[in-house]
Amino acid sequence: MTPTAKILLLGSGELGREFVISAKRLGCHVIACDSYPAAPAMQVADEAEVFSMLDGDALGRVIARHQPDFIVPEIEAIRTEVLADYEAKGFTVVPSARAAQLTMNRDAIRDLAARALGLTTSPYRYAESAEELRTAAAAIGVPLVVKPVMSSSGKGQSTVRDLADLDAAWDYAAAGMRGDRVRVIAEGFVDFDYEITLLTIRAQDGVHFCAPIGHRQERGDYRESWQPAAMTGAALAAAQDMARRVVDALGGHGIFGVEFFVKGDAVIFSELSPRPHDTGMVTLTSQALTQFDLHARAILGLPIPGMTQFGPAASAVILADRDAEDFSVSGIAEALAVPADHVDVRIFGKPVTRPYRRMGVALARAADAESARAAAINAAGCVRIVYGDKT
Ligand SMILES: Nc1ncnc2c1ncn2[C@@H]1O[C@H](COP(=O)(O)OP(=O)(O)OP(=O)(O)O)[C@@H](O)[C@H]1O
Ligand SMILES: NCC(=O)N[C@@H]1O[C@H](COP(=O)([O-])[O-])[C@@H](O)[C@H]1O
Ligand SMILES: [Mg+2]
Repeated sequence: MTPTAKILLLGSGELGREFVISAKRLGCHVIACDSYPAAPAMQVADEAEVFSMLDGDALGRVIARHQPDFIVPEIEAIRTEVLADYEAKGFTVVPSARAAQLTMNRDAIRDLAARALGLTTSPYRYAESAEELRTAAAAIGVPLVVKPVMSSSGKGQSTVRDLADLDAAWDYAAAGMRGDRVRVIAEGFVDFDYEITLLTIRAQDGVHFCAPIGHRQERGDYRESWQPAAMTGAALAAAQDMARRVVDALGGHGIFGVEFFVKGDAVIFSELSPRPHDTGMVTLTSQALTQFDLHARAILGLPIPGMTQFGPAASAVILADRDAEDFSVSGIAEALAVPADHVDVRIFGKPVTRPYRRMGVALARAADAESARAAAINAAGCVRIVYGDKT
């Protein structure tokens, strides 16, 4: 069969795995790439390529060899200049090479949102040394959130409550940085009531929104998410307006996870992913079309019908706690027996564990968001990573 489209997926984690399943259901051929073999998405894709996507030569060779219809980034750490080169040669980068470039660098997307578009953000400064960080902290005050400009999932991120801890925050950020830019953003701590991800789809027929997703983070990484998040009409309208402006500025077709902090009716833009979002894994149970289905449809130029949301739903992560290659997963039966309207799990199949590595997610639907959250957490707690002797 001639495939609907040939997709080169750059990054093969849990989000890529679900995207591959959605794309393959629509007849696509997917080549899954990552820096290590047997990554989650590779296990379900047609072909796999193992190389560092920060290696521009290797990335260019893979694109040239496969001649994909769509290049779909799944992670941020990619040599994005190469994506821009190939876009200029006529290849389609999802949603656009510019979006990949801007969102890979927190400073670039923050400058676009705060300066070019005038969106409300936390106060912020950039620093390229411990000394510059002290100057930034003096200007903003504490508490202060320090993050490498190139990082994700909370890597290198810390909250400074006492100026005496600034040097430690610099060292932690420097150690957690990826890419080649030694630079941090120092953000004023936002004392928010709650935070949300607004999944925003930019498709050929315009911009669509999923119901807002509430989430809770620890160590800068998500632990549980639920949909719909309870919000006032005014706050939701403000978030949708900001999300529309930022995705229109980035261009292209696909799903974006736009993150906001909310305090009362005040909505503060945080950042966004031009791709499915980890907190959006709740859509695996909450919506008729998951965020992965919607990404695939938007990319392929297919219709995006009215979004059907099934009602209160939640996700809770299953984390490892140490480095191991020899491990198994138990407790799935107990997890699936947790009482709720619907309970499910996704085990990602990552070949090795690391402290705090996300290995799976539990999903639940219930009568209200609190019950769905409780059921998802209960189910996630039933799933255990059992470490073998060799670890
Ligand atoms: N200025 C801030 N004030 C208060 N909390 C913050 C601030 N910045 C970040 N956080 C908290 O840390 C979390 C992670 O921050 P952020 O989204 O910027 O990091 P990330 O590494 O890009 O994470 P991910 O890749 O998972 O989206 C936020 O969701 C929020 O809970
Ligand atoms: N917040 C971004 C995010 O959740 N990204 C997801 O995590 C994977 C990396 O996981 P790993 O670090 O366990 O390999 C990525 O490939 C993506 O699926
Ligand atoms: Mg984030």
